[in-house]
Amino acid sequence: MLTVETRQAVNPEYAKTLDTSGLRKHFLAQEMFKTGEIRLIYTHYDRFVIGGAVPGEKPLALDKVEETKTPSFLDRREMGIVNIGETGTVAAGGQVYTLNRGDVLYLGAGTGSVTFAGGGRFYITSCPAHRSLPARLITASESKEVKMGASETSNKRTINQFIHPLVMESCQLVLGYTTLEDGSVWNTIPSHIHDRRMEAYLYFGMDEKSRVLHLMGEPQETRHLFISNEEGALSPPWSIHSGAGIGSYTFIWAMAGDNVDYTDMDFIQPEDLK
Ligand SMILES: O=C(O)C(=O)C[C@H](O)C(=O)CO
Ligand SMILES: [Zn+2]
Repeated sequence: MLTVETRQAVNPEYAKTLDTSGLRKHFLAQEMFKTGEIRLIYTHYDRFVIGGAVPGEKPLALDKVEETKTPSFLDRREMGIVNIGETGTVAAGGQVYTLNRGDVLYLGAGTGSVTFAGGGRFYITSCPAHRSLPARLITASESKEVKMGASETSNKRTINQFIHPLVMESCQLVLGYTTLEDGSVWNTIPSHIHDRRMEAYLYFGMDEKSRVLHLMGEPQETRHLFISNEEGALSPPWSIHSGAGIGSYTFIWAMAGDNVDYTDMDFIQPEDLK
């Protein structure tokens, strides 16, 4: 079963006026992972799609998606898949890829139908692509590891970059995940924006009762979302995206837009946030 929800782009002037339920309706991504289903959210931020595929007993095929009006979803798109569950397989372009927890699969434009199977909980990200690039399975040891932050500022963390120019070529997609060190709570502090690219977060690896306090909004008009395990946050190009966890967590960040330069960020120091 495939379901697709569309999210229109929200401008910052309107976002300022939203109450808690309005903010959650537009920017929080919930219930993406349901056994036996593929659930996608089609956003109008750079036409970025996020979602989940949880095959369980039966394989799940992703092919035609009405929203793109193309014969197959990946005809003019690329895709990044992260397995956040047990070992599973993804069959695409005549190959079968085995993904362990934390592995990432890149699929280029023109791949055709994609079939998910096994014990995986597959997080899907996709954006338009202007040319076809080869598929690549990237394990954690093949990712580029970057250490950031410090215990004194409670933001010591490891950033694993997978779909990233230093690891492999993509058209627009940039993707990886960030893990907080024990005792550190803050991700993406100092905060930043990048008007050239949108971004989406998926928080996972959290206890059921734990929450991340996710910060969003323009730097001088911040808002927050309380986020549970396996929920996501959509970050428009004008929004910061930072968070503090009540318990431990990892989050997948994925972006699309004008460039694939991970370091293209306009930083905002904590004293300048409002
Ligand atoms: O912890 C961090 O810092 C991040 O993971 C930052 C994200 O990767 C990001 O916002 C990239 O633009
Ligand atoms: Zn960012």
